[in-house]
Amino acid sequence: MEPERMLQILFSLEDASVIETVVIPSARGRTTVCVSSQVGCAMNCQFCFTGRMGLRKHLSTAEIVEQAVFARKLFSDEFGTITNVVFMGMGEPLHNVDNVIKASSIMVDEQGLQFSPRKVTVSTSGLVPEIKRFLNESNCDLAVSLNATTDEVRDWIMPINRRYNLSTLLGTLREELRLRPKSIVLFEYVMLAGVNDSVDDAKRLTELVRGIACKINLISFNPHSGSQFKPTPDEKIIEFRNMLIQSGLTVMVRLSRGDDQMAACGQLGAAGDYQLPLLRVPEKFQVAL
Ligand SMILES: C[S@@+](CC[C@H](N)C(=O)[O-])C[C@H]1O[C@@H](n2cnc3c(N)ncnc32)[C@H](O)[C@@H]1O
Ligand code: SF4
Repeated sequence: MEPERMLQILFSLEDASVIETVVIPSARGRTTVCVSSQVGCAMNCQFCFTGRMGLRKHLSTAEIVEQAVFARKLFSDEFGTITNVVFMGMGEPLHNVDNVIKASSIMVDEQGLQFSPRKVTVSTSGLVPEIKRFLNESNCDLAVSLNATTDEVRDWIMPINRRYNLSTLLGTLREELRLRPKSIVLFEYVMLAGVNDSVDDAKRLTELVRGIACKINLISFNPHSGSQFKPTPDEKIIEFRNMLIQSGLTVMVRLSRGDDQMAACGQLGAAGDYQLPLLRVPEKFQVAL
């Protein structure tokens, strides 16, 4: 029997902070555990609930690995084995790069959790020096959250772009992957209505990733109280996907799951007393009241 919805595990750490791990069953016999790498996150992406919290702390290697170990113990009997690990829970994994590289190598080690390196994916918002380090030191897969096709929009919705802009990020990936012909990067692209989902965005996205061995994952935006964005309607996501496919890209679509229980991507965490600021909306996206 397969559960119909994702399962959320809350871990209480020694200092009483709480992290969240999500187990995501799928119809094709794949069960993915989504692990956290930090309590909160410093990156302040404007669409992400965890980003509203600010960074509370980095998780240790053991605290990261334990999430996968526990999920395996808890769910294997009932729902079949955990097949995949994604570092897509709370936090920016490459901001905690030492512990994340160690944790991912334990996950794929023969003496460790014995996952295939192709089944362990570390997702980043785009910390360029750490991306280079990860690609050099880890044999696990890399995902990059792109989420915009112009620096104007990415500077706003993902402030890390002010340090490493689209050209630097994509130029680095193009160079690094050229040295590793077997590697493929997964680009995640959260569809935000009226912000990054136009026909021009689809055309620009095709150009931006040209020459990079990649797959694109279009993600339906999970709304939450800390955000001013709206999800792109499903029909429009499909049109966007079709445009990308027509230009020769490999595209997957992840429609929303678990958003009603605040357990989906970008909905993890608790805002607390202190929150990072919302940033200035670029002029062309400002709506007159
Ligand atoms: C929560 S992040 C964690 C990993 C890493 N910090 C990153 O940004 O790639 C995992 C994915 O969730 C996406 N995400 C964040 N907030 C979201 C939301 N409200 N709805 C859907 N996806 C969201 C991000 O763009 C990213 O691709
Ligand atoms: S999307 Fe990733 S990097 Fe951005 S705030 Fe959320 S967890 Fe941090």
